[in-house]
Amino acid sequence: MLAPREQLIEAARAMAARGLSAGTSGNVSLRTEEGILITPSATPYEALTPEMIPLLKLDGSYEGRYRPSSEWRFHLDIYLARPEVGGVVHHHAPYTTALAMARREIPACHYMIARFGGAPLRCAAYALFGTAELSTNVLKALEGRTACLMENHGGIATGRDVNAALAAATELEVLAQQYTLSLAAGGPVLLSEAEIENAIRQFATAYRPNIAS
Ligand SMILES: C[C@H](O)[C@@H](O)[C@@H](O)C(=O)COP(=O)(O)O
Repeated sequence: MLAPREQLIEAARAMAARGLSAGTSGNVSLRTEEGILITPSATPYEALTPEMIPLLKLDGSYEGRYRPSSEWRFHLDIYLARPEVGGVVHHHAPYTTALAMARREIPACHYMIARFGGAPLRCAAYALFGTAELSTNVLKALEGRTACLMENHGGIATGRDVNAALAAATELEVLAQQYTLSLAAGGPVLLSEAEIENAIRQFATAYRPNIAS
């Protein structure tokens, strides 16, 4: 089992390796008993070492030599509002960001949207990066959901831990890609609310991984 700072670095590098974020775009965090470990701002993921990871306190202050991600506010606000969340991933992945640029939410186009708590996956109203206003808009878009898009920006996914958040961020990009392709194929036929509810129930009762992640 990796130490939390190593887990964070591994998740951030995996995000980049999966093509979910180019350069230093995106950020990753995880919850610990002492506070929130979050990737430092504008720092290449391959250069990260455990000592470079700041510890963000619940009052917004931080410990460490490196400044936390410019998006620390929405990471912190998500943890404060959602006690079940243990990891948050924000990315500028191509299809997620293309939909966010078009200011489109993702509707009930595939039952896998049930994995995020239901449909639609909303697109948070635009606000400047790094602001409290963006954080407010993100929390609103995340109501009842584990992921959302952000207008003219990118996507956010949450999970019980950082690996679950990374898996959700990857699934978000896949769903965004499938939805975009279906638009080009004539547009998706949307599932009903009842069909999405059934899928949520099926995931909760009849779908279990064989191997614990
Ligand atoms: C300006 C940044 O790209 C910002 O938009 C942020 O969302 C991002 O993706 C990376 O910022 P940090 O390096 O500060 O985490």
